[in-house]
Amino acid sequence: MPKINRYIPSSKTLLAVIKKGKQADFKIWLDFFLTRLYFASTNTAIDIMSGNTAIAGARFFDLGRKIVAVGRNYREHAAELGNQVPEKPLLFIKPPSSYIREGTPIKIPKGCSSLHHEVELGVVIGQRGSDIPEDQAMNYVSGYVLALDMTARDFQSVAKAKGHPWTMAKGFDTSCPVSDFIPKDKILDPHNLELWLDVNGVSKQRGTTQDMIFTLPYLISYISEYFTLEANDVILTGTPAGVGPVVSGDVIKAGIRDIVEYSFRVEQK
Ligand SMILES: O=C(O)/C=C/C(=O)CC(=O)C(=O)O
Repeated sequence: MPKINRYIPSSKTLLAVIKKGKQADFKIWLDFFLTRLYFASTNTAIDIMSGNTAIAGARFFDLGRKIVAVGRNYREHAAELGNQVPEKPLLFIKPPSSYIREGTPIKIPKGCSSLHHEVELGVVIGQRGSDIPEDQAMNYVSGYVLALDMTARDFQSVAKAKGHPWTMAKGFDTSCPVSDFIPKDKILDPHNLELWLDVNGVSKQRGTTQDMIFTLPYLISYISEYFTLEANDVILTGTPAGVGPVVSGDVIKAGIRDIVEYSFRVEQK
């Protein structure tokens, strides 16, 4: 096993560090210790590439530098919003600052009067790559995540009418609620998963990843021609039909059947 290229002080050094009050060094050690503890508890591997330590996925929401999202990747969803099916993947970027995890509410952004839920399968990238051939694309995946692509639909409609970007509609704080990391080996066929979403106990979205227009290998390969994909980046693969509005006080519950589920409360910012 390659050497972990990171500062690991001995317990003697640690005591000396604490004594001398070198808090910065202590923080490095503590960070390492907590990371190890985290991995031990989630059974997730530490992935070591090119002499650098890179954590294989479990902390993608802290470490990832971009979220590349795919729009209109399900025919029925494209149709429900009156859109044509795209010939090439329709891409947009959400910032990592949009991530939230269970326990933190989704905040309706200021001025938004139509916040929509969109449930999606997210793909977590495990290693850096550009111009990735389609037949090697799945080697770049470390795992998956259940994600919501919360969308300020009214902002988006105005942006579409004016030919403006979707950044405000898609990238605001709390617009990307995510589940825990799901290691790759827990999902044998990512193209045969049932995605579901309820609002206040009422079924809203039911779909299967079998209906994706562009498959994961195609998306990874296509995206990597334009954006270098890096470890812990996430690709959101589009939402099935049934998107709709939520208001303050609503509770969104969503899942990938048999694998994961979570819930988020919606609040006005
Ligand atoms: O074209 C529209 O009006 C809206 C498209 C979306 O928001 C698409 C998605 O984000 C998606 O399909 O997942």
